[in-house]
Amino acid sequence: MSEFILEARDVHRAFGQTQALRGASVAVRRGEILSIMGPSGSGKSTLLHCLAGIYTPNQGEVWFDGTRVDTLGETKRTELRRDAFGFVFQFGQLVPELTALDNVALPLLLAKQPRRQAYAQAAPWLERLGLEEHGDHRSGELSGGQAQRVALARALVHKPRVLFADEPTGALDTLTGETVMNLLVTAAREEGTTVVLVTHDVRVAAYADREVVVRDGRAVTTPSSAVA
Ligand SMILES: Nc1ncnc2c1ncn2[C@@H]1O[C@H](COP(=O)(O)OP(=O)(O)OP(=O)(O)O)[C@@H](O)[C@H]1O
Repeated sequence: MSEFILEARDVHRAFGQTQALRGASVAVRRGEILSIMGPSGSGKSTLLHCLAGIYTPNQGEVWFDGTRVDTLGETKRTELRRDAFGFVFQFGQLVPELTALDNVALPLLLAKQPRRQAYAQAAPWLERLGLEEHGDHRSGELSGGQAQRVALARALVHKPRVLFADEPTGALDTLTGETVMNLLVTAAREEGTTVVLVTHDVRVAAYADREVVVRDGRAVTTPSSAVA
């Protein structure tokens, strides 16, 4: 079994005339928390989306746990994302009409789990993230930090192998952001979840085990943490 759970190999991706990635390679170890840093527009989010099988590269390869992802059909990639990956984005992207608990249970319901079982699995996550009093609040009524904690619970409820987080604290004040990052890191460590975290905030990146910097569409691993 490879030491790496996820790899991008020489990935290129363009949007029209814009070359977002120009040969980015990155290898993520099992169970590690990896931050992807770099200037605005350097290609961080595009790299995350390619690793997660959301975008397909124009050139290069993406591998997840021995499976080549970029050549899978849309249906298989959708299944992979649903079953093996969790996502947290800058703005929680919760369904505002649903309660916090409904939002957390949603991935399980979409995966056709029986209702009772889905809710029984979702409820402890609210407790774990300090949201037990907010379970029946509509997500549109929550504060930014509370909503982001619900988004985190929703991303982790189906026990994903990899959690992808794109600027998960970008819309939060520093203190709230720290709370969310502490919860994210604690839960990921407890669950053994690998985390790929895009951020331009060094305080957020400091939660990671290792850092990759993206510049002009290429990924550079810092020498101190070079991938063997
Ligand atoms: N869906 C898209 N359509 C068109 N251009 C895109 C798209 N996504 C990204 N780009 C372009 O690709 C380049 C890389 O964007 P990307 O979002 O990956 O950078 P980033 O490093 O995550 O930036 P930021 O830190 O500002 O979020 C940018 O020039 C951006 O405008």
